Order: sequence, then C-alpha cells, then structure tokens
Amino acid sequence: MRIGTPKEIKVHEYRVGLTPAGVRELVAHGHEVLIETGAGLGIGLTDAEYAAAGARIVPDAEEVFATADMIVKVKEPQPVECRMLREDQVLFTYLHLAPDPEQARGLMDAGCIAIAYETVTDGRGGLPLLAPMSEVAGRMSIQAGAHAMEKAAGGNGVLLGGVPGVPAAEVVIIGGGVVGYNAARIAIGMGARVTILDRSLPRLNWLDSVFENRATTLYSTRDAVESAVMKADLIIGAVLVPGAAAPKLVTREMLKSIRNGVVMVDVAIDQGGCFETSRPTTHQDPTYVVEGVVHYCVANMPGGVARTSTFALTNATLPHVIALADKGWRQALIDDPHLRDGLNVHRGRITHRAVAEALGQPYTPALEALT
Ligand SMILES: NC(=O)C1=CN([C@@H]2O[C@H](COP(=O)(O)OP(=O)(O)OC[C@H]3O[C@@H](n4cnc5c(N)ncnc54)[C@H](O)[C@@H]3O)[C@@H](O)[C@H]2O)C=CC1
Ligand SMILES: CC(=O)C(=O)O
Ligand SMILES: [Mg+2]
Repeated sequence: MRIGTPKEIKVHEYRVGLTPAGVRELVAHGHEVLIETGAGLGIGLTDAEYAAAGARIVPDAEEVFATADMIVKVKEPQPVECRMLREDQVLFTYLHLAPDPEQARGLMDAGCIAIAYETVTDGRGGLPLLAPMSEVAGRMSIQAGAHAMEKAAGGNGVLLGGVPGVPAAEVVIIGGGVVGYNAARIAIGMGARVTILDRSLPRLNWLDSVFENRATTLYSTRDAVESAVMKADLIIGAVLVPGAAAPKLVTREMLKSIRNGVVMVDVAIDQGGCFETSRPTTHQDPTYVVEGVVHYCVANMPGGVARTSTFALTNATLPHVIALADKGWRQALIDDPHLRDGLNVHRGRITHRAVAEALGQPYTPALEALT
C-alpha cells in the first residue's frame, strides 16, 4: 500500500502522523511511504531521517493526497485537506466529528474511508488511540491552569500548592477517566486539594483506591457539580461519552456563582466542550474571559508538547497502520471489531452510532457498510 503523511497545518501543531521508526516498519512490510517535506521538522525529525528510514520525501500536501492510498495524520482534516481527499482513500487520524458538521459533510462528499483514532476501542472498554493524548492533555491541563491562575494571565493569583500558613488551591476535575486521572496525579503532586467527579461508580472506586485520602471523589450530579465548582480555584472539564458531543455540565448561570479569576480548562473541547460557555481556542491565544471566569479551551493541547506527544501517539497507532496496510483496509476492519469501532465515515455514510446521532444523520452499521 502507498501511505502518505502530510505536514499538520493547524495553528501551532507540530505533531506528525508517522515517525522515521514507523516508516522503517512499514517499508519492511513492503509498503511505500510518502512524507511531506518538513513534516517533522518542528520536533527535530528531519527529511534526511525519514529518507534514511525508506520514505520518499514529496514537496507538498497536494502530492501526498493525490498519490497515497491511505493518509495517516494527527488532527482532523482542515477544509483545504478535506477538499483533497478522494473516493475510497483511507484517512486515519483524529476526527472529533460530533461537534463539526462541516468536516463531516466534507468527508461524506469526498467518499473516503475515515477512521477516527478517538473511537477505536480495546477489549477492556478503553480508547487506546485517544488514551496517550489524554495522558498528555490531563497532565498539561494542570500546568496550563496553574499558569492561567497567575495575575498577569488574568487569573485569581492563587498558587496551586499554597505555602506554609496559606492553603493550597482547590482543583475540581469533572470526569475521572484518563484525562481526569492524569490531571489529578499532577495536581496532587503540586500540592493542590483535589476533588474528582465522575458518574461511573466503578471508576470512582478505582480512583479512591489509587489516591486514598489525597483526593475526594464525588458522584457527578447537577447538585454535586454546582457545589464543587463554587469553591474551586481551578476547574478541569474531562468528561467523555465516546463519539458524542460532550454534555454541558457547567452552565452559563453557574458562572455567576464562580469567583472572578477562577480558571476553567475545558479539555473536552474537542468534543464540543463540557462548559456551556466554552469555544475552541488555539495555543496562540489560549484563553478568554466570560463573567470574570478565565476559560482555556485549546482543542489540540498535546500539540504544545509535540515531541513527547508524537512518540506517545504513534506508539499506539502504528500497529493499526500496519494492519490496515498489510491486510487492506476492508479486511482489517472486518477482522478487528475494535478497529472497526473507529470507522466513522464510509463512502458518504456515517458508520458510528453516537456520531450519527450527534450530527442528526442516518446511521449505517460499520459491518453493513463493509460487507
Ligand atoms: N483538548 C485536547 O487537546 C484533548 C482533549 N481530549 C478530550 O478529553 C476528553 C476526555 O477524554 P478521556 O479522559 O480520554 O476519556 P475517558 O473515557 O477516559 O473518561 C471520560 C470520563 O468521563 C466520565 N463522564 C461521562 N459523563 C460524565 C458526567 N456527566 N459527569 C462526570 N463524569 C462523566 C466517564 O465516566 C469517564 O470516566 C475527551 O473529549 C477527549 O477527546 C483528549 C486529549 C486531548
Ligand atoms: C485528542 C486530540 O484531539 C488531540 O490530541 O489533539
Ligand atoms: Mg483535540
């Protein structure tokens, strides 16, 4: 198969879909790999390293999209990329379609086979291609939040860990999955007082046993969210209903009871955000203020630590890239129900139930589309 990786074009996005080590594996399996010139340069991966691994370096994204059978990238295709996708071309990347009808329309019109990293599953109920970036974003959410809490950044001037004689900050984490757990680890490590809300009792059980008395766990109800956010200095939004648009758990009305300068980091922004007042921001201009509350809503947080993130992401994606290339996309998707959960769009039809529901589009089961 001919596999192509373009340079990412989202603002301050330096991750890359394949590393030289990944290229070498694919070439050893008999595949051809095209890499757009400079694709990895932002994180120190040079064209020479890709070429030494067996890739053909091509001058622009147009050539990658025009010649590859499968595009492997990181972020959802931007409109200019959607227009370059072709019928039956495989697109393997993050898509986050639920809050993005325009992109969904672009993928449907292209007739491509779009497989979303974020809805690929594993046998233990996890999301193995989302998890590495959730680990990164969870950990980053506390450092981003701590920075935004500084006065010069618009925050309330509270130090996360406090000092002797002055209490530490209150960090409230809504959603105790991969992002939430990693956020809690870092917040606890920095000396903050941490509360985690989730609506999964088994998950609360697990968090309680891991953190013992270093974090408070709360069952997530409207009441619990409302009273927790009122006493917070830093609020992390980390909920997910796979494939679906995020539920709005902190309402505009609640902001009136949140103190000025409190920081809300909405990690779930890529699924539309779990705060009513969230809208996507970029690394270039990450925060804005509503009702005195600082919002940080960067939709590609791991792009900020692109070198760590690229290796973490490609460790997880490479086996699937190899399976899709070795078996051909159709057979790979038929053989592996967990990879098949990643199929969001197939030749103009939406093949993931939650995505179809969120977009108000008809749903075609993936296996029906494939057979
Ligand atoms: N902004 C960014 O750059 C990034 C965003 N993300 C996003 O972060 C979000 C969380 O991802 P993960 O932690 O990997 O998901 P996860 O599936 O591991 O955890 C989500 C948790 O939310 C809980 N939950 C669902 N509804 C809830 C409710 N009403 N109240 C409280 N908890 C609720 C679930 O029980 C689950 O434990 C996703 O939207 C993901 O796409 C992930 C990485 C980077
Ligand atoms: C998960 C995601 O959206 C990201 O890593 O940018
Ligand atoms: Mg994102």
